Amino acid sequence: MAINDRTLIVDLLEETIEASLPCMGGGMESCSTLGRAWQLMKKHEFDVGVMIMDTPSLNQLHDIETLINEFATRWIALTTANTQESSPACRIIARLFFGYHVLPVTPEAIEDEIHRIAALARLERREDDIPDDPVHRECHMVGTSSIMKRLYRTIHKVAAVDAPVFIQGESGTGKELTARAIHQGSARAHRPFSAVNCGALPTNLIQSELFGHEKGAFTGASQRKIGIIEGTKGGTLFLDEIGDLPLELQVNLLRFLENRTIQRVGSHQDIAVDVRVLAATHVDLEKAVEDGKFREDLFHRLNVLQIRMPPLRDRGEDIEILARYFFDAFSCEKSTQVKGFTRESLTMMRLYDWPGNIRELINRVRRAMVMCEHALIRPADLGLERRSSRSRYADSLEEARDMAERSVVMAALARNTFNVQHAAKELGISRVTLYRLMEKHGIQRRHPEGDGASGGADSLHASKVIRFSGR
Ligand SMILES: Nc1ncnc2c1ncn2[C@@H]1O[C@H](COP(=O)(O)OP(=O)(O)OP(=O)(O)O)[C@@H](O)[C@H]1O
Repeated sequence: MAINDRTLIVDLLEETIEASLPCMGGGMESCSTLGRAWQLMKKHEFDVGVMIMDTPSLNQLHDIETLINEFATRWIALTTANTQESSPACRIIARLFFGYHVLPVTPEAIEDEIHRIAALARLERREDDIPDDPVHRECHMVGTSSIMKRLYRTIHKVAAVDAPVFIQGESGTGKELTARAIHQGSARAHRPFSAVNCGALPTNLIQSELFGHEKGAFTGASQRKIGIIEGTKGGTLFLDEIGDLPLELQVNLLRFLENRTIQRVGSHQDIAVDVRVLAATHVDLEKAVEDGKFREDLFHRLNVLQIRMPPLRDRGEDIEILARYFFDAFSCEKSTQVKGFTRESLTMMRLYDWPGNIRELINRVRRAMVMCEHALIRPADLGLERRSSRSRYADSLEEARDMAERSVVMAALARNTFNVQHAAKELGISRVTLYRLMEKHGIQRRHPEGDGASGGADSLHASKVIRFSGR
């Protein structure tokens, strides 16, 4: 029997484990550290995780708990007899895992357990299944990667309730689009949606912009003004860059969130306003709280539900879909002789880090369509000819070596359309060494169905054999 379910094996045991699983399908990945597990889970959605452990330290248990809580994957624990001696480990296993076995255990028993739990996960997914459409209709968002499907499901869930949502993510990742999608999917959809960039409003104006003012409240207030919050009555208010809100205004916002009333500047009359607040930031707000720049009570008020926006570099599978989507969108605006992207351009886009995320992708595609003098857009038109590797500086010699190694491996894989055998030959190393380097640097093989550039007998997934203990 083969394991085709989307399964992640995290083997925290240092010894090699014997008695291999007979066969593993394409949905299987493995790693030996929690850090690597975190990276893989950010990129792929796994139905089932198998955690192989002995006696994890308290720190490791904390990391295991965080990992399990962060993702929807259901976990099975494979432990040694020693694990039973550790009360904290037993507590975590009992509370968070869906299955538990003490090694030795037969491969068949594990396969059965994986299939049983994966079937339950599939059943649950059916309830809120997301179609494979490149543009998710309700959200007007583009992307079919598992990370985006997870985002759509989260949007769906938080849209159904009325609590504040805190959206965190780098600039240009789609925080405002997500806020709009939550509003559109909510019972407030037919009411107003207002977006305010707290960092863009001048400090002296922001109070009256948000809360409004009475006639004569200050010099120049020649008539009453209804503020943005009041004007959004019944709808959704999106406060972008909430970290830039001055401390004195944070008090007013907190009062509004607690009492659901506002006071216009120049008035002491409480006005009841029903508005749902969504907030976003690209800075670490917990750090701002620690530094005394953001009120802790307001942070907790806003942070009831959280959405973390994935950076574009973690959504490699979506880059080509997004690039083609924006290409089509701009082609409709104006006739163009350009017909699409060269294969090299698509590869370079995939290797690039995208510090400006989707906004940067939009700008590069748009500029390339104007500047391109050929039928197909080349890397130079996108300004990506020499920018494939990570563009930041190394802090140490070791890091510099690491970056150089990663870049050489990436370039060889790109030149060989991610064919590991050919890339390894070109680099003069064995395939096993190349796989090890890819794992070290978190380089994913492309999915065979994604672009037709890889797959076949040389698949990373198929080539791995995990062994379970017979001790
Ligand atoms: N998944 C997506 N599909 C299509 N377009 C997207 C997607 N995500 C973002 N965009 C587009 O990218 C641009 C930037 O998105 P948005 O303004 O929502 O990002 P942001 O995270 O709020 O940025 P900032 O932090 O700079 O305010 C917008 O033009 C938006 O329409």
